[in-house]
Amino acid sequence: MKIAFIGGGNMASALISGLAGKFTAGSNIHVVDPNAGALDKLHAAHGVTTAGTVDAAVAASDVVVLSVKPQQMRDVAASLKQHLRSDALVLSIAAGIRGADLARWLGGHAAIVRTMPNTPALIGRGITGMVAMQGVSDAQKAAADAIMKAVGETVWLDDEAMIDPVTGVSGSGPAYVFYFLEAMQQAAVELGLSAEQGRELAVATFAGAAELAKRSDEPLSVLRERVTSKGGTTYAALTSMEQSGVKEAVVNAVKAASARGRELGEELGRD
Ligand SMILES: NC(=O)C1=CN([C@@H]2O[C@H](COP(=O)(O)OP(=O)(O)OC[C@H]3O[C@@H](n4cnc5c(N)ncnc54)[C@H](O)[C@@H]3O)[C@@H](O)[C@H]2O)C=CC1
Ligand SMILES: O=C(O)[C@@H]1CCC=N1
Repeated sequence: MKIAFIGGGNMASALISGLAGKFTAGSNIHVVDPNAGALDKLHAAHGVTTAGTVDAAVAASDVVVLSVKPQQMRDVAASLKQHLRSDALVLSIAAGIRGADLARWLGGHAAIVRTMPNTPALIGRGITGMVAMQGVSDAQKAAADAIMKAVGETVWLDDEAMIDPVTGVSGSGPAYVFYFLEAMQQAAVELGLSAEQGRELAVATFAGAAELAKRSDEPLSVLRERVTSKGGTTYAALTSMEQSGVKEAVVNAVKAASARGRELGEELGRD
């Protein structure tokens, strides 16, 4: 399977790192990006072929992954249109951009799967929300699933509108985790531990707790309660969080990301 990426930035690099040499040879992956430095790095790391603009290698690809910023998608689609094989599967990873708009910009191309991956794909631990537009064959759907499963888990959605909530939870989610880790590290330092110790303790705690939750069937609240002795230290921390409105702030933040995804689609889809 020949896969072309249009856009070789952060998210594309994470996907390529997970795919090259595992799902397919690096030489089966072609990356188009005007940024020569980014292309050199990807070529050196994974042996992918590269180009500064859409070329014959894109036209020869079975799958074309659109991995530019949402704001660049319309122009990129216009430049891609005449090179795209009619039976090629287009995978969009862009936040917001609606399948119908993309299909129109691509001159009525039918086989489009919208996806929302996340950066832990870099280490094969991503999770991708996916929705197939009408016109995607079962074989293409299976190919899209296999590509994203090569870098983690996949969750298929029936309703395209649900890709915005997925963006809010898991697409943007790694940033919330890093933000929380930064806060835990800061607290560790303020309490006298070193920055390295704070990072090690916070990261191991997050990873361990997340893995515990993943392996457990119990409600998250039960896992939380098991750490929380009456009148103890965790209770003091959670009471402080409740008083500061941490849960509400997190819920609002995820909703803000989801709303921004919907808004981007509306904004950028307008003619
Ligand atoms: N970074 C993340 O965690 C996630 C990003 N996404 C989506 O992935 C897409 C890319 O985001 P990032 O990788 O973070 O951005 P980025 O800015 O790192 O990468 C975009 C790349 O596109 C290139 N580019 C610009 N114009 C181009 C053109 N005409 N043809 C080819 N390449 C061109 C840029 O040089 C850059 O390397 C966005 O649509 C975003 O919504 C989705 C899920 C997670
Ligand atoms: O911040 C963004 O818009 C992209 C989409 C999900 C993660 N990063």
